[in-house]
Amino acid sequence: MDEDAVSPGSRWGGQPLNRARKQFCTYLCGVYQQFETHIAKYFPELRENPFLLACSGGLDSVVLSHLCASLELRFELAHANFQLRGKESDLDQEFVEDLGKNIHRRVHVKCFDTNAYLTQNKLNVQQAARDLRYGWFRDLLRERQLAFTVTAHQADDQLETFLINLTRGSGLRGLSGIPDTAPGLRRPLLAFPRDSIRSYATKNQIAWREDSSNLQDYYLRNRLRHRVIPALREADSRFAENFSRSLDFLKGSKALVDNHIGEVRERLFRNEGNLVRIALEELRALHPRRAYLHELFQPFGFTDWEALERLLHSASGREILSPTHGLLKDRDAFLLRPLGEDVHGPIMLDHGGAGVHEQVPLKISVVGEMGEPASNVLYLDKNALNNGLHLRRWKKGDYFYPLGMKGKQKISKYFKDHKFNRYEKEAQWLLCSGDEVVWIVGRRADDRFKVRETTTEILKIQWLDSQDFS
Ligand SMILES: Nc1ncnc2c1ncn2[C@@H]1O[C@H](COP(=O)(O)OP(=O)(O)OP(=O)(O)O)[C@@H](O)[C@H]1O
Repeated sequence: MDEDAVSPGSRWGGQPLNRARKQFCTYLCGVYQQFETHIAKYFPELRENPFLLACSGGLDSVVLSHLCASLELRFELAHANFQLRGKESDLDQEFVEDLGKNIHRRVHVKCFDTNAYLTQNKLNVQQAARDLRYGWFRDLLRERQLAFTVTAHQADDQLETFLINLTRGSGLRGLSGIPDTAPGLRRPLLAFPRDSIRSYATKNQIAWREDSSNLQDYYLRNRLRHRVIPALREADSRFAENFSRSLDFLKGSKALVDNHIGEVRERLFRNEGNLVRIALEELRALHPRRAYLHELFQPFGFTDWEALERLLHSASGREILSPTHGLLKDRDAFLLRPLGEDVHGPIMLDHGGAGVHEQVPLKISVVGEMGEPASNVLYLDKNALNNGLHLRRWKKGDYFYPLGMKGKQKISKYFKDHKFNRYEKEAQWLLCSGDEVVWIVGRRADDRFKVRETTTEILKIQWLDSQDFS
């Protein structure tokens, strides 16, 4: 009997899986046996937890689905229909739905308007499809209470990805391979070459969907797969083995770099609310500088190293953007912040003494007397409020009556006097009542609402995350 062959139809042909499995076990060996050992040794968590298997309908993910089903692992299938290849895309979806029925697994399907998404976000097709499917997988993990997403990347994907990155220009990160484990993600097929997966499928009469675009040399991946990799294999019969050894070395080096960079980041990056402050003096002292900048800022989506180096020496107030983050040059520091997460308010607050607010770390309570002063706490005269309380960000024209001073002051003047940079101004919460500013949160109170001798009810407002004002 052929190593990987099982009697056709016997495993999935309508009989109960456990009987099919017994029959199958008589033919154990080859890819199946290696996979079983591999899971037991490196991915025991896939035996212990239900997971989501990302299935495109292609060879690798179909074989992975069969292998996991025959090991009786608990999983559900997810298929993303990107609607990029007309009828072909719909046939892929139908194929995965049928596969689910055959192996008795639930199938989740979602159709995406990929073209609209990529235009909106200025992405290429691959990036857009990746974003969309991984976002959806994360939602599914939460909804279905599944522990991991499992994808069917295999050994040849490693080599192709390495060569793509080499061709396009890349550092250690892009050249040290696809990790088989990441938070919420497992790639248990990564050690298996495509040939062995294909021959397993053929011998077991497992059908899969061939993506017609895989045959065209329009994509770099396909050109490398069809022309470059065969030439490398021909140049040295031990190429595959040697490449795998190189990858191990590179992975080791990357782990070393990651450890070191983790320590540097710990030392240089200081969290301030949703901002990170990075002292320029320490950043400038790092050598080789570009390598450090690359390692420190690449995880935040920055790729233009020349612009980053220029920013080190540019005027305060200059900013560069990555797809996910902004980096602002302040006088003696870089400020890093995520894009697009900012809430501008107004956030209405219940000032009847309602406890901790849902959206912001703010606690409001009615108290008998004032406590120790602290920057994150405000005591105010409840009856001085003419309206309810809300939080909002600063806008041009705002003014307040600084506590202890006569007369009003523009908040922009307060910012200027206290050397606020643009990120700090934009992140500053104001506690307001109607049109009146009650508190520049964590900074300065307004005189009109202070507790006086005549005050009968004191409201205590506490910003719980005192680190925000450190
Ligand atoms: N449309 C999709 N729906 C669900 N998962 C997908 C989809 N496309 C890709 N994946 C997952 O991502 C992995 C890697 O993607 P890649 O584009 O290399 O796959 P593929 O060549 O289309 O299919 P396969 O890897 O199954 O042969 C797949 O093995 C699969 O686990």
